[in-house]
Amino acid sequence: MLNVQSLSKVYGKKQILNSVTFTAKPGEIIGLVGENGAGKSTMLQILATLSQPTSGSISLYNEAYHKNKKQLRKKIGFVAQDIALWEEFTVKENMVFFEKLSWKNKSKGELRQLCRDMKLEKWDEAVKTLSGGMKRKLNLAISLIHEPMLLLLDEPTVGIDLKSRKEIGSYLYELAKNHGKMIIYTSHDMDEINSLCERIYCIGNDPFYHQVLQDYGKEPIML
Ligand SMILES: Nc1ncnc2c1ncn2[C@@H]1O[C@H](COP(=O)(O)OP(=O)(O)OP(=O)(O)O)[C@@H](O)[C@H]1O
Repeated sequence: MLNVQSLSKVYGKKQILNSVTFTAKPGEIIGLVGENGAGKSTMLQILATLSQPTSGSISLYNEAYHKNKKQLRKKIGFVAQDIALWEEFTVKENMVFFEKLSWKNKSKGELRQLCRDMKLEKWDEAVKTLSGGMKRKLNLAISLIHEPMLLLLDEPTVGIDLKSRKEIGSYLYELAKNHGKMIIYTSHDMDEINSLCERIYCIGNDPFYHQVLQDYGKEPIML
């Protein structure tokens, strides 16, 4: 269970998140939408323990964020908007490198299967030769190596082709439903977010998104 209570973030004089409260349960996929600059990435960075909230509290499975970040990080997977890979290394070398940094031992076969699950078949090819979408798939595969309970995905499918998006969507759905993962997902693609997420939160109290969510038959939850 993820419990976010009265979370606020201020940059200088600018209030980005204003007393945000929500919970997520195992098996849930939550969508985060909002206009550019609304604070979606800021929220995910805080949930990933990479940024400090100005006020408020967060706990994951009853562990408070301010107490033991190191332990908490083992339970969290984060795919940031920016791709972070070793360009000169092959897909395999990247997977092996990040496996060494993770807290789980994985065989090469398991690492390769993770790439296959993300529809990435370029095991022995250098990352610099991959397309943007393929690099995103590799980023996603890396985020899953340590089997996180909470998966935070910041626009993870930008540039990924439609067929792979659907397949990755099904894979994430299965991770949530059959393995009890909590997934928080940001995207500007409403169709994608609508098909994947049972609950959609909108950051920033923008009437446009209120209407969009209603048009999609979703209860507008404004954070
Ligand atoms: N380190 C920082 N210092 C100051 N302001 C920041 C910092 N990081 C983000 N911001 C500001 O916080 C606001 C929210 O940014 P954020 O990246 O969270 O928005 P977003 O909803 O993810 O946008 P997008 O849809 O464009 O990705 C923006 O106004 C941004 O300029």
